[in-house]
Amino acid sequence: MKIAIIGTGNVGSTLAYALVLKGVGNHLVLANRNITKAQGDALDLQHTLAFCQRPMQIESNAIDQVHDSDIVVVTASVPLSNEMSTRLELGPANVNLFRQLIPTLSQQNPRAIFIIVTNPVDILTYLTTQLSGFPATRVLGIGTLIDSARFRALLSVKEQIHPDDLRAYILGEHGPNQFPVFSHASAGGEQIIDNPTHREIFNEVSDAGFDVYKLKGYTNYAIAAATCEVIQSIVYDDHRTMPLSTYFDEWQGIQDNCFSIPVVVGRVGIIRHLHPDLNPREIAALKKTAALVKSNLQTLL
Ligand SMILES: NC(=O)c1ccc[n+]([C@@H]2O[C@H](COP(=O)([O-])OP(=O)(O)OC[C@H]3O[C@@H](n4cnc5c(N)ncnc54)[C@H](O)[C@@H]3O)[C@@H](O)[C@H]2O)c1
Repeated sequence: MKIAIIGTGNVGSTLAYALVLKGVGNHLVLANRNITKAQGDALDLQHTLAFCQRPMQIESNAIDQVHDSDIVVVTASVPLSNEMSTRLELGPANVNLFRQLIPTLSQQNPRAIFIIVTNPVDILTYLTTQLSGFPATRVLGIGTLIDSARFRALLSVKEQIHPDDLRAYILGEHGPNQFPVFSHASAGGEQIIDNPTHREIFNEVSDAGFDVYKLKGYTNYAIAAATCEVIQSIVYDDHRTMPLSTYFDEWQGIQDNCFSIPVVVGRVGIIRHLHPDLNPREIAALKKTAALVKSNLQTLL
């Protein structure tokens, strides 16, 4: 299984390291605008293989030379500025970048499943679906998967339960208008109720990416682990359920939009959408996030 990572900055190179350590896929291609950085990462990772259980072909290439991949992960992005306060600020420049990159990448990797990490991820997942002409089942954005993982990590500390045993989704925009689905949040069959303590934890999660960003200037470990989880579910056809950003014609009464909803992921990409029965507060939040993403799509595209 050939996996190409487009953009080997903080996120791309950490993802490559995670894939190599876990032995996910057997052919890894690193591509970057600055090819020497991709070459350096590829060489370093080849040396890492001596400590890994599975063999892997690791190479570097120019972005426009990447071809016939099974999975293409896009992390290429204009630089994050110190003054950035919302992910949308990356929108205009990254929309231009994707308009340059995606037509060639999709033409040269016609069977690939695209995984979008670059922000603003909902807008760029929508744009990639449009530019590639691929079915929406083959264009996945790492939207609120990362927020849901942070939510479970913080809830785990409060509840003293392993995060993997917590069922708790955050859906909607990967940004300030995401919302928690408390009506279906549970551990061991017991509901994690919508109370002020759990709301407080959700509020912390909404800002968590920026908290890390303020401290070290970027985020890389959790996003790389989240992306690795999606790739594993594709490579091993795991049929894992997770919230991912995806274009949809209709979901829970919302039409023609792109943000995170719960989906099942396997070898073909998105196998199906799931439809939780949301309560009135969650339905209101869903409508708000949908209107906001739609308006951002109209402004940026
Ligand atoms: N979806 C999420 O949850 C999530 C989490 C973390 C980061 N991100 C996003 O991922 C992206 C990457 O973050 P990072 O910290 O790795 O950034 P980075 O600056 O370290 O890496 C960006 C990479 O893009 C490449 N690049 C820049 N301009 C380019 C161009 N014109 N053509 C081709 N390549 C180009 C750079 O060479 C670099 O390798 C950002 O948009 C960031 O906001 C998303």
